[in-house]
Amino acid sequence: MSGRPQVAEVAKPAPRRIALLGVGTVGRALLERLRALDDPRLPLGLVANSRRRLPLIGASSPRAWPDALAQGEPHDGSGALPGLAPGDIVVDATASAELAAWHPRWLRQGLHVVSANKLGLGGPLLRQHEIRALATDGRHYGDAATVGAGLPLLRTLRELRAGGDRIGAVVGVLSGTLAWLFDGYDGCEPFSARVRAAVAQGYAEPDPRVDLSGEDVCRKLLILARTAGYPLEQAEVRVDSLLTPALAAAAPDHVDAALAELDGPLAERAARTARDGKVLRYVARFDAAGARIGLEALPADDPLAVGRGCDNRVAIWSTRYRDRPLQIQGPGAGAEVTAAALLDDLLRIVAS
Ligand SMILES: NC(=O)C1=CN([C@@H]2O[C@H](COP(=O)(O)OP(=O)(O)OC[C@H]3O[C@@H](n4cnc5c(N)ncnc54)[C@H](O)[C@@H]3O)[C@@H](O)[C@H]2O)C=CC1
Ligand SMILES: N[C@@H](CC=O)C(=O)O
Repeated sequence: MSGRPQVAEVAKPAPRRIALLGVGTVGRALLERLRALDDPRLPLGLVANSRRRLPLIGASSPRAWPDALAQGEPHDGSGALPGLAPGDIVVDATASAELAAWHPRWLRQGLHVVSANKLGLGGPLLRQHEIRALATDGRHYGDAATVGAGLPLLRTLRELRAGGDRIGAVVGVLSGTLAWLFDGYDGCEPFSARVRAAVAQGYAEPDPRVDLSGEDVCRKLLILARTAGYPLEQAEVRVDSLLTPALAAAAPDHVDAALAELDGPLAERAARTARDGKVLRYVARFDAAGARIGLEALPADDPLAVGRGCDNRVAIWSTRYRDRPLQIQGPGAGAEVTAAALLDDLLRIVAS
């Protein structure tokens, strides 16, 4: 036999398509990053908000998407996403409880999931177990954006445990919004004005009461604790909310006006704390004895008090970090860092 050896044609796998749910602060920033990167391995297949969806066949640079989405197909905001096939990737950039319940369903359908929505892993413990059990055999669940907006916290806990460490305790400032609100706060400026500014910066949750009540921190603490080997339920976490009962009960369109209720009590507390030479920080803690979250007065040079702006700062005690903790600090909220964390997860999936 002569001539060139026959080489079997290997069919190229179709590129995975991305379905982006939620085009608010984080979703828009992700679209910008995808456009800037222009990576052919990351074509958009669908963009949706709670009312409209826009199928995008093979588009990685959907410049006209905001207008096009407004004219898109009606969408019921559910996780039923026509046109996706196993291997495609759903990005949840919403805070929707309904969509979080779809995370295990998407994995069962053979889809990969990348989430900024903390209610997937930080919701009911059963759902977290389901997601972890399903995210195997080549199905991925990207969670880097859920805690610390991409700071290497979950990754570090996993690596410590994979190396045989037991996590003894974790203590941290886990809310970018609350870190930003209390950084330099001396009670002179109305706290409510600071909350409005944090919303405008894109740090706060769609309803800032989710930050002020400690609920957002609680979701992050649950994700961290479960990753660290502490299978906690929300009811096991003691959370001291900053909300007054009237603010907690306010109808959504009265929240802005009701924020002023926080001004007096927090100004008084900040002034008292400053007189003692301390600063206020909203701190989350867990160890084998339990988990709690709340506002604490810390010495100004306490390691948890030194972060600036929206910085998160987390100390981890483990078998190897027994005497002095491992500490991780950096911006813990904001469109850019969060979108970058989602993109990191997407790149990990397409590289796998
Ligand atoms: N803003 C930040 O710094 C960070 C946010 N996150 C998380 O990212 C998620 C999004 O946050 P943001 O962009 O700040 O909120 P956002 O309110 O600006 O955007 C959320 C978007 O989701 C849309 N949406 C709601 N329900 C939907 C549904 N069922 N289907 C499709 N779209 C739906 C809303 O219309 C809105 O446009 C939240 O879960 C948040 O906790 C995580 C880390 C940092
Ligand atoms: N609202 C959250 C956003 C990031 O998770 C925060 O302020 O930390």
